[in-house]
Amino acid sequence: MTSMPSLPSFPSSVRIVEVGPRDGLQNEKNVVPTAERIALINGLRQAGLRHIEVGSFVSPKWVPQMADTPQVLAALPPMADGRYAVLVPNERGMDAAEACPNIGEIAIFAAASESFSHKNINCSIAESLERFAPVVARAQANGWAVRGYVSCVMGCPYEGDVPVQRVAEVAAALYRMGCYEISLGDTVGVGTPRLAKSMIEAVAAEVPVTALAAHFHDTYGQALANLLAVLELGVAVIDSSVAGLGGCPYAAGAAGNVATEDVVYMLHGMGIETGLDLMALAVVGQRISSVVGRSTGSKVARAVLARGA
Ligand SMILES: CC(C)(COP(=O)([O-])OP(=O)([O-])OC[C@H]1O[C@@H](n2cnc3c(N)ncnc32)[C@H](O)[C@@H]1OP(=O)([O-])[O-])[C@@H](O)C(=O)NCCC(=O)NCCSC(=O)C[C@@](C)(O)CC(=O)[O-]
Repeated sequence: MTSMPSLPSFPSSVRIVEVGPRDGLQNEKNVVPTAERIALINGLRQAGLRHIEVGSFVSPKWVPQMADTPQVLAALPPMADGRYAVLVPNERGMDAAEACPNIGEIAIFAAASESFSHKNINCSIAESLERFAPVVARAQANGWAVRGYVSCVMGCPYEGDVPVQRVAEVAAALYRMGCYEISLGDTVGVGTPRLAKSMIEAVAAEVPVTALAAHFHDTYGQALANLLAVLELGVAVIDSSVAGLGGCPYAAGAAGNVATEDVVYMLHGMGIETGLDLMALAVVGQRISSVVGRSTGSKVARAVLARGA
């Protein structure tokens, strides 16, 4: 008699980290007006999001789209039951962040590929880790949570394949440095489910799986499949962008993050809680898509808006 394979188990709830206002808008050709970025964040909050990446303190010469992050933070209502997060690459960025209100979390961002590290932050992986150490110490002194990103976890736009062991090493270094959570970025969206699983297994040997987040871009349409694969391994934090906004300025051709609406539809359909209002998200996504001059990148949003329910 053949036995049936056991059914995978999934988390009962997932925390969504909304990265559209940062990861999404940093890649728009035209700088989105500050008032629209603020309206986007407020709309996301009203749709239930409690963990929103709102901007970055990087060089305005490199990423002009994020230059108004101080004005955005100053205009946001405090979020007592959640937090706004910003990217901070170095102490110069930390100086600017410390002058702003409303920050609950910073994210430092490294890569598993040397070439990408140079293109993105103009230094080697080892140098980036040295630069992050004082940034983490200052954030902790401020009482801010610190999240760590690893880019290129399933492939690099300049080097191609990236060994999963390399991803695990960089993730472990960020975790040891004091990051409470490591977000694993498939920056160019090239991964497929088996690779996603082996990448998570390699990282989980160094960092508890409960401290891992999946940050998958959808360039090749694989993001939902990859998310399903890593949910099976116990990953319960997903980064996504409303309307699938975004890309990476240093990864040509990279599409946006997986759309928040698509993730929420899949999770709710599987009985996994998110605390988010799908229709409200779709409306927010439609508005920001019209601001950036294109239609939403979320198939789910298109469907629910067409159905009007
Ligand atoms: C990292 C730096 C700043 C190094 O930039 P650099 O040019 O190497 O820095 P530097 O120390 O040589 O300084 C040069 C000039 O930049 C200024 N500067 C130096 N630092 C800052 C700062 N923080 N804010 C504002 N200005 C800064 C500094 O003051 C100086 O000004 P000058 O004297 O020439 O007038 C630069 O390379 C940069 O801004 N890169 C952009 C990084 C970025 O935002 N990338 C996109 C986000 S990462 C991502 O999207 C991936 C992720 C996280 O989503 C995960 C995934 O999907 O994989």
